[in-house]
Formats: sequence, C-alpha cells, structure tokens
Amino acid sequence: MNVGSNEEAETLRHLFGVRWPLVVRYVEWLSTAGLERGLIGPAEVDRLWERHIANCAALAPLIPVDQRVIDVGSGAGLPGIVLALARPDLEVLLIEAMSRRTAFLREVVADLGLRDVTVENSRAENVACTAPVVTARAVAPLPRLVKNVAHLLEPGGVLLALKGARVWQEVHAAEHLLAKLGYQPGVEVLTVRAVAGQLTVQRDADASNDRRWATVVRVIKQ
Ligand SMILES: C[S@@+](CC[C@H](N)C(=O)[O-])C[C@H]1O[C@@H](n2cnc3c(N)ncnc32)[C@H](O)[C@@H]1O
Repeated sequence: MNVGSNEEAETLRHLFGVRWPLVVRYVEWLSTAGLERGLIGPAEVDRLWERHIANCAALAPLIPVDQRVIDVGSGAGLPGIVLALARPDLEVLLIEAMSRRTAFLREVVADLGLRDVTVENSRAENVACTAPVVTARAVAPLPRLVKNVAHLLEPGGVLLALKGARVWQEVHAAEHLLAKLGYQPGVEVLTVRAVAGQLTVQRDADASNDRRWATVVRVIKQ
C-alpha cells in the first residue's frame, strides 16, 4: 500500500479515524473488482492512495456538518464514497449515468455498510432532487458542469469541483455563464494539502507544480 509521504499518510489516518479499515477495504475493491470491470485503469492501481483517495479526501474540510451531498458522475465512487467514509455525518447521493458503474457502487456501498449513501443510475440533468452541496471530479469541463448541475443546488448551495492543472482556463471559460445559470458571480479556486497532520485550505495558491495538492473550484448558487 503506497499512501504517499508520511505526512500525507498520517493526515489520512487522522481524517478517516475508526473508518480507516473501511477505506483500506474500498481501495481493495477498486484494485480488484474495479480494475477487472474497467472502472479503474491498470496504471491507477499503484497510485490509488496518492492520486485518488487523498485527492478526494481534500473535499472533506470544505463541507459543513450534517449536509446532504450529491456527487455527480461518481464513477467508481470518487469522491462520493471517500467523502462518506471521511465524514459519517453527511448524507450522500451518488449519481452515475452508466448502469455498469452504479452496479459496482451499490455492491461497494452494501459491503462497506454505508447506510447514508444512496446510488442513482441517471444523468445529472434528469435528476429532480436538490442539495446544499454538489461535488464532481473529472465529469465535465467547468462550463458544462455548472450548466448540468445548476438545478441540483439549493439557493445558497455550493458546487465543489476537483480540478487539475488547467483549472484557470476552465474558470475563465465558465465565469460569464454564472449569472445566467443562477450562480453568484465569481469562482473561488482553493488548494488543499496535508500540513502537520491536518488538511489545510488555501485560496488561489498555484497548485500546478505539485500533484499532491488538490485543486477545488467553489461556485455558489444564488
Ligand atoms: C471520467 S469519469 C470520473 C469518475 C469519478 N468521478 C472519478 O473521479 O474517478 C466520469 C464519470 O461521470 C459520468 N458522467 C458523465 N456525465 C454525467 C452526467 N451528466 N450525469 C451523470 N454521470 C455522468 C460517467 O459515466 C463517468 O462514470
């Protein structure tokens, strides 16, 4: 198991607490059935902790307590299942368009005993419910994402999208759409990393040269 630097490993253990064995089990699911069924590429198996679990865990400090969260395009459960494991106070709905993937998600949720996680096989555009928090990773470029999830957010609700090195290009392409789609003007770009055993959030730091830094775009609904 390659959890990353000592600091990152310590931070993850602290974050997941007593649920650590469940996270290890989830990683086993990803690297066995997830790989066999094509939800995880072979190249990802050795970097599940660093590139996927740690990256998704970075959303945990950005969500207030006892919230309902809709994770759009969950795929193999990233970030939705990681969030549910890190934050048992959250109620999480995983929306995934591909039935093969939702079958996997349902098996994992049942096996891990995640009673506050629900799985829905649908496209986000066709889902009618709303939540104060919507998350997404690697689902669509920001302009398409803000369009496809606007109806899922309650007034004042927050879209948290994990993004990569091209984040600023996506932000510039999306900014002019926000008012028309009912969002507050302006996009925040946040970076999250492990410092002294805690996940710390910074605004507008340059994350492009350090893959360990998770980059999160935050957009707020009016
Ligand atoms: C590249 S995968 C990323 C999966 C996961 N979020 C991750 O970071 O590993 C994108 C996933 O989003 C799903 N997806 C894309 N557009 C969607 C939509 N409009 N509604 C629901 N799911 C969608 C796809 O079926 C796919 O499983």
